[in-house]
Amino acid sequence: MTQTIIAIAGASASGKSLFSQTIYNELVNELEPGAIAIIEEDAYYRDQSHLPMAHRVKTNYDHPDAFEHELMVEHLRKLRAGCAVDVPIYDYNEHTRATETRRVLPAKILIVEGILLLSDPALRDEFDIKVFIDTPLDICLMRRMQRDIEERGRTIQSIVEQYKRTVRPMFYQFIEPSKHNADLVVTRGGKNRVAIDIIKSKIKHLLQE
Ligand SMILES: Nc1ncnc2c1ncn2[C@@H]1O[C@H](COP(=O)(O)OP(=O)(O)O)[C@@H](O)[C@H]1O
Ligand SMILES: Nc1ccn([C@@H]2O[C@H](COP(=O)(O)O)[C@@H](O)[C@H]2O)c(=O)n1
Repeated sequence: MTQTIIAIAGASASGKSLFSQTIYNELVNELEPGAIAIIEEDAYYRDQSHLPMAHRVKTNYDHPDAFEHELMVEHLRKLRAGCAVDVPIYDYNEHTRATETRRVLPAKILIVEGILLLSDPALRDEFDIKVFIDTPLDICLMRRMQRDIEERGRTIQSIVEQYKRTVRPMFYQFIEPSKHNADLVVTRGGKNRVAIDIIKSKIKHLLQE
């Protein structure tokens, strides 16, 4: 059953995925099989398959209401109780969930990463260790532009419009204030070697207890 849930929060393109994935990749072969798993908050964006594309592109994806956090809490509790869960798979190009899901087994250490993990009190209560990746917003924007064009099928115009309309204002309303709920604040994003090693050591220590 899952014993420790580590939340990695921070702005979009701050380096949450890189940080989480680096820890996971560097530990997965060292630990006993199935000891560590990752779940993304983005997987819990609400299904919008019933809406036309013209509606989907207008959704505010940086507001807490865009996520089905209730389902995420339910899944985290099931994992703690030792049950497997079927996590949705999100399609950023289609702005909705794919029809397939991903089965996640109850690993002892679960890393979860996402923009609004520390802003929702119900979700926050589920985490044992809370980390906030604190990368300057202009750097996040540059990285997001590159990533969204290469990986999420976006144009420069759509990225700039969305950034002004929702990404930046929601960051100041919800994400930035949630930093104060973190146990650890990590500067410089996904390549902060010292921070990665500290979390890795903590995980190894927890698994030896
Ligand atoms: N410290 C860093 N230096 C250079 N590039 C980085 C750094 N951290 C993240 N990136 C890159 O920036 C992009 C966004 O990072 P990602 O980890 O996906 O952000 P998030 O999960 O917070 O949205 C990715 O292409 C990633 O490889
Ligand atoms: N259909 C969607 C859904 C989400 N987004 C953006 O994704 C960001 C969160 O994901 P990160 O990997 O960047 O943390 C969030 O800022 C949403 O604006 C989107 O553009 N389209």
